[in-house]
Amino acid sequence: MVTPIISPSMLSSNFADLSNEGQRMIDNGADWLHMDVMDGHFVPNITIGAPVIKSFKATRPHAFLDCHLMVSEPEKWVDDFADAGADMFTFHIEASIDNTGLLIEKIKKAGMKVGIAIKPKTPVEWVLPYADKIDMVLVMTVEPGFGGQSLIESCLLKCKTLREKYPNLNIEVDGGILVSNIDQCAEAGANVIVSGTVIFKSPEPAKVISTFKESVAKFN
Ligand SMILES: O=C(CO)[C@H](O)[C@H](O)COP(=O)(O)O
Repeated sequence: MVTPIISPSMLSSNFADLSNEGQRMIDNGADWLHMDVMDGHFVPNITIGAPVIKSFKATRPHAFLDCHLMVSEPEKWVDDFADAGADMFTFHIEASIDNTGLLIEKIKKAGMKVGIAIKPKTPVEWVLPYADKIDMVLVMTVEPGFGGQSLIESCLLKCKTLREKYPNLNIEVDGGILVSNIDQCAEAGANVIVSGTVIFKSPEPAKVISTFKESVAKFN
């Protein structure tokens, strides 16, 4: 049994007004806020780092910050993100293949929840040895780096495998999630939904968020 969690991707927000944009999402029913951290090396784009997370948290202390680190050497940033007030630290297994176990322990010790993300071409088997030691697996449904891409349907098979093996695990999907494909994601076992373009562009974000939540509740 898992809880539906909607985590709007702040990548699609107006960065000049990040704090108010985050509050607007919470007022519209968001459970978490998804903070996309990109370093221009692991992915071909640069966004925000720990100082922005820290400023955000200072203005919105009750917001749950679901930080997705699309960075090389994620272990370098654990202390900074813990100090900044990150609630979830999700790193990519492709960037931590030699030290995954140690990194999980380091994140836990720093007081954050732990997520592991996998890119579309990474087999789900890579994450299985760690799935019962962490709080969430993030199955990327687009190549990380940019919002507004189309969902790669084959990635949902990974959600199916994970849900069959781990009925209580948080499984997050991120990239190209729409009202028209949310049922497919939820049926595959995803319960944490990241969506940027669709929620931020909608004149009625509360409606989109509640549609996503109802779909997850229907299938999980
Ligand atoms: O991690 C991301 C890109 O790397 C974004 O969170 C993701 O693409 C969500 O945006 P959209 O809903 O527009 O696809």
